[in-house]
Amino acid sequence: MAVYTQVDDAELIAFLSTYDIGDLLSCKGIAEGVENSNYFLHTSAGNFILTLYERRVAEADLPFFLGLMEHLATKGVTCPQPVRNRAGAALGRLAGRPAMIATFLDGYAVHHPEPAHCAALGDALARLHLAGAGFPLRRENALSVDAWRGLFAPAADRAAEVADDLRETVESELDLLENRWPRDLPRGVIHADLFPDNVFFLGDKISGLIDFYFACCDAFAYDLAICFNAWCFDAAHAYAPEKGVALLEAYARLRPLTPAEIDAFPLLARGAALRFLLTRYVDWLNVPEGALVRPKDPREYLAKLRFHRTVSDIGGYGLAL
Ligand SMILES: Nc1ncnc2c1ncn2[C@@H]1O[C@H](COP(=O)(O)OP(=O)(O)OP(=O)(O)O)[C@@H](O)[C@H]1O
Ligand SMILES: N[C@@H](CCO)C(=O)O
Repeated sequence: MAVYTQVDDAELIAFLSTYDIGDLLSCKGIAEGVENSNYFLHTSAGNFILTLYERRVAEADLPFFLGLMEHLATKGVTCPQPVRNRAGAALGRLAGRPAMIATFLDGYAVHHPEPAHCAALGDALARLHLAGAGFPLRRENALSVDAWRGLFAPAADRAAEVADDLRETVESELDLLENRWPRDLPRGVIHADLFPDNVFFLGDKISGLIDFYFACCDAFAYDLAICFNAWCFDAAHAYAPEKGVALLEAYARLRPLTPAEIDAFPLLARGAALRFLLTRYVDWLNVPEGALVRPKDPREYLAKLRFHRTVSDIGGYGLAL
């Protein structure tokens, strides 16, 4: 459960009294997520999500995230909408943290996606990339290749606690990726964390996307590679070609990939695997005392990274785009 910050009842009621969303009926910590503290709020006006932003979210970036959710909704992408208080502000402060109330989305996350779910995701991701055009704010990707060495260095000495070859693997990947990372691929606003837990389904259709707190301006194909890693492997972390094909074909139907994106894809998939391996590894070593959170397993992404190291071109994924 991700609840790092506990909210006092009296403080919450005072906070809610600045909004027009009725009286508090219940407030419960949500048993999912690892980044922020999330509460399910039930008021006399309906259901809402209360988020308290934690360590990895910089307060200065919040206008980008909140503005993006509002922009995407105007372009037909269903995502949570910030609720404004009577003074017109979407951002407030609660229990010493920046805080926001958002609309509640119906739907459920599919934890073991089938190829049809991957195809639905490919379509939704391409729509998201196209819908980001015209969003005026900018945010660079703070967790891209230039940040990875600095994430690993302070924690490198403990790598053997996770896997014997972790240190050597990460260090050789850093050398390769820093050298060869493509910098001129088509780019725009990307989600950057569109894992199955951030995509809601109703039946076989996507009902909404959540958790825009890593969104930034970066290569579209890198976002696709993040999804590829998160959606197209089986429970034993083995690549499932039918899922990869479903995802990429559905994406390319709406936004065809350029030859440079196709060439770069295996390298992007390696980088995307390393990025989540590193944040998971760092989080694994540093669970804050008293936090209700179950850190995610870095070894899952080490297995995916090992697989990508064996692939030299997109044909290695069973793809012919
Ligand atoms: N707008 C919403 N409508 C319905 N449920 C939501 C909404 N926002 C969040 N949730 C619920 O809260 C959970 C945690 O939210 P979220 O994924 O944003 O947290 P996080 O800590 O940032 O997670 P992550 O580990 O994916 O970064 C979600 O899995 C979902 O169950
Ligand atoms: N989606 C991330 C956690 C949230 O950033 C992961 O699975 O490592």
